[in-house]
Amino acid sequence: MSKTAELQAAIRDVADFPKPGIIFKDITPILSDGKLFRQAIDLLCETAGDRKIDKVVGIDARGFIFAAAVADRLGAGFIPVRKKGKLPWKTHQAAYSLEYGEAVIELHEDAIKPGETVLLVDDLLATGGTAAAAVSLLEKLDADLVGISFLIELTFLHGRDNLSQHPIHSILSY
Ligand SMILES: O=P(O)(O)OC[C@H]1O[C@H](OP(=O)(O)OP(=O)(O)O)[C@H](O)[C@@H]1O
Ligand SMILES: Nc1ncnc2[nH]cnc12
Repeated sequence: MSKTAELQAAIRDVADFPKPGIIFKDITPILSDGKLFRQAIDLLCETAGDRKIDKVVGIDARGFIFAAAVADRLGAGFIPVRKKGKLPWKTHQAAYSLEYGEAVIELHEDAIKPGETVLLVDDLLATGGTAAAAVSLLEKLDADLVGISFLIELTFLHGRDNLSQHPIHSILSY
């Protein structure tokens, strides 16, 4: 089996979570398997290509798991985009809708210097609402967004259309 097929086989579909009608992609079987977790990080790191990445940005909460590991591997800093009310310093905020709700995310105003190269990493692209909100925060800091990388993309929700001005990579597609 290929690396991606092994990862895909491990993902568990949970019907009607967290709301009726949603089929939730449960990544915990990947996280709990040392070989699969490393494969996922390997493949996400490859999406950076040859670019030197200054900062890897991860989105609260599942995004942190992958983004922090990618940052360590690339020798980059890690920057958290957090749900509202969790970051202690001055922040920029963005409200957004996602597949099963709405929320507000925040980024520290001084998290990234203008022109620093950034790779945005999250576990899953659904409608793209979350990632688009994160991109709007990075634009406020004049970050050089090199790419947006996801472990999973739900292509039938067309989230890419919300992010079309940046290179998008996904490892597994549904
Ligand atoms: O493309 P979208 O429709 O915006 O959905 C994708 C987002 O939804 C999930 O986050 P969630 O808000 O459930 O947070 P969690 O990581 O804390 O579970 C997932 O981790 C993405 O960030
Ligand atoms: N279907 C889904 N499964 C897991 N995480 C998600 N985030 C948004 N939609 C999701």
